[in-house]
Amino acid sequence: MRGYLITFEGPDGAGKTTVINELIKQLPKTLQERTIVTREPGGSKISENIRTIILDPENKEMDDRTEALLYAAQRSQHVSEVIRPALAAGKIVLSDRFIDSSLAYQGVGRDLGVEEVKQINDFGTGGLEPDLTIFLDLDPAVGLSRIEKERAGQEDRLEQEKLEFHNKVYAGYSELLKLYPDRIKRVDANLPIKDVAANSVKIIRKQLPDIFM
Ligand SMILES: Nc1ncnc2c1ncn2[C@@H]1O[C@H](COP(=O)(O)OP(=O)(O)OP(=O)(O)O)[C@@H](O)[C@H]1O
Ligand SMILES: Cc1cn([C@H]2C[C@H](O)[C@@H](COP(=O)(O)O)O2)c(=O)[nH]c1=O
Repeated sequence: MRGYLITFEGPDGAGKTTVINELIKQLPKTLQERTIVTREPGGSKISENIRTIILDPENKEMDDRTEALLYAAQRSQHVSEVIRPALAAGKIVLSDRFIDSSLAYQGVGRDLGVEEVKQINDFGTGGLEPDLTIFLDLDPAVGLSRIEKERAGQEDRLEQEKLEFHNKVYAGYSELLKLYPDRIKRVDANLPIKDVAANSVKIIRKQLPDIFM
């Protein structure tokens, strides 16, 4: 039985974490048992340590290239320690963010270039690509207001960036949707959580029918 990597992407506050938790409840029991949930930045001890450094609001002087390399480094460790072994064991890996976050946030948001950022990530991951990516589509201003409502004053370094940066990231995701139309599928994240999750399950069924056999 082969494993599958399904990633969830979108602006900050689009609902990735909430939707993954809801979506699992909507999967058949046998699939729930085969599924693991992980996240980026993070997913392993070393990667979570790198996450703390990247997101610390005190680290204001972090250079954009350092930021891109730290995201690539945490991903390299996450892939080798968690994702590849799970895929080899036939698991369905649901990752809350993966490489497309780097392409959108660092490649476009930080102006480092999508191809350049892809190259450093491919070095780190051995070129591992998701089987499917669900893009939770939401106006970045709405996502940021959801976060503010949830934990005002506790935003991380990236969430503290200006709306202009988040709008650039959104434009980056729009580019990626055009670049990878077969892999990245859009879901309206304005809908109630149950519907966002149900629509995501529908896409998984359509794109990866073998999982449900
Ligand atoms: N469809 C939705 N409608 C209304 N509120 C939502 C919806 N989805 C998530 N939320 C709320 O928005 C907030 C952010 O949700 P969540 O943490 O799941 O987003 P995220 O995309 O994982 O955020 P981040 O990018 O910071 O990791 C939470 O308070 C959550 O309850
Ligand atoms: C993986 C990854 C993430 N980011 C950004 C996106 C968010 O603002 C933060 C943390 O993510 P979370 O969803 O709030 O847990 O990091 C990024 O810029 N580049 C990446 O590769």
